[in-house]
Amino acid sequence: MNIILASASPRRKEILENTNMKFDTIKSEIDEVILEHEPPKSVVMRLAFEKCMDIASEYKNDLVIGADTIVVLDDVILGKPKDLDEAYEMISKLSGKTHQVITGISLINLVSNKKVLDYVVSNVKFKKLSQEDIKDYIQTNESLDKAGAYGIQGYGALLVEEIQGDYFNIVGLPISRLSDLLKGHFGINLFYGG
Ligand SMILES: Cc1cn([C@H]2C[C@H](O)[C@@H](COP(=O)(O)OP(=O)(O)OP(=O)(O)O)O2)c(=O)[nH]c1=O
Repeated sequence: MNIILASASPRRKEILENTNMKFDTIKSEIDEVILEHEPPKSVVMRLAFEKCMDIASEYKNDLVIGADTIVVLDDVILGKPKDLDEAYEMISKLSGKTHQVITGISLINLVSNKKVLDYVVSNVKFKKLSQEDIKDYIQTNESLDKAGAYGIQGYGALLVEEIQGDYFNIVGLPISRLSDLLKGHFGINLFYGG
């Protein structure tokens, strides 16, 4: 069974490449729409599932992995900022507070009709940031393709006071949970490259 990561995210690819598993990457073209009043956990699992199904419906024999990451501050979902002004606004809101980073994961193999959905939550506390700190961060240009307008794997690390939970979940792929799901549902052991 071939394995496909249904993602255009270079971070997700890199995290999975750190294991021995052989896989291909194919980008899903779904529209990532967030419905009004939809609970955050439902959002990430639904979007991960939609990305996964988009690819699985063409590659029915393969095992497809999809993921979706959002940032949640006081029950409000922050996706990717549309421009640098919105990025500035998002980082200002996150300053001095704790937010959740939630990643949904979906695993689908249509031939065996197996569909697995799960999510992982990490807590991230930001330092109290000055306007200058936020400006300095925005000019690094790493905000735009990231939920919550920051990347903890880059300069975003300098904004963080404390994290609770899986670091890799924040970067976009909770590899430890994914390993459990692959083993439990598909008999794939990442220690041995599948
Ligand atoms: C909070 C945070 C998010 N992110 C990224 C992870 C995700 O790539 C992105 C959230 O967008 P997603 O829509 O989850 O993923 P994507 O559009 O990058 O890739 P694809 O849908 O093709 O799989 O934010 C970081 O890289 N670092 C961080 O610290």
